[in-house]
Amino acid sequence: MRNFRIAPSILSANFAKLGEEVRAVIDAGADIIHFDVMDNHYVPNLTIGPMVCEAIRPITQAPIDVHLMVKPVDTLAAMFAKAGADIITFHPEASEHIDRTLGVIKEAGCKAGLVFNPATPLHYMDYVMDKLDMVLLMSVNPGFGGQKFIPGTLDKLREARRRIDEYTARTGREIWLEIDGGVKIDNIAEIAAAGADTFVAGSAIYNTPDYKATIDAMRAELAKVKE
Ligand SMILES: O=C(CO)[C@@H](O)[C@H](O)COP(=O)(O)O
Repeated sequence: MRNFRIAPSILSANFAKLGEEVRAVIDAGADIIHFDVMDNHYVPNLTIGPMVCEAIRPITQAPIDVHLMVKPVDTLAAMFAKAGADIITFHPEASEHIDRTLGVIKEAGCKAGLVFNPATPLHYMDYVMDKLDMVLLMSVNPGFGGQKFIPGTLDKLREARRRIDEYTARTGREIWLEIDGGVKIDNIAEIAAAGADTFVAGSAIYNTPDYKATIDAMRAELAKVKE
């Protein structure tokens, strides 16, 4: 039985009270804080940097999962490691040297992962599996919260799950498979059945009045999933 983890994306939080918003989702039962970094270059939006990560670090012991939507990657990856990130993921197309960037993250003591946009092929993971702790599949094009889940991602998830399970059976090493974009109470079970174990949800959690009720409802859906 897979462990399922819920990772609220603070992109949809109220930035005027970010610390409270981080505490609120953890108190409501979330496992991970998902931290979206956009640079208005790799993606057409601009969000938050390492100083904000450093500011929220003392608020929670939950892992901070930094999703870098930036180009270039290496300098910011090192800065986020210093700012207290636990997991740092980046897009392979945004790095000139994927293996080197993974090394920068791991040497800084963080878990590392690759992010695949809806049209990015999975082969980027082929020769770096030993350095991956997480694979993140985008189920929307990156840049904005509140978009609709792209259904073709389900087949891609099944393929990513197959590759990861084959790797884990061979090596004993676990790699988390995260999904991000358009995850809601009414589709989370189908997404889990396709292979995801870690679920980023921004608007589905932060745009509701009762975070605990939403997270509980997601967990109830996940409990129905047969593997
Ligand atoms: O990285 C991104 C968008 O680029 C995501 O993390 C979104 O923030 C998810 O938002 P919802 O689709 O859950 O509202």
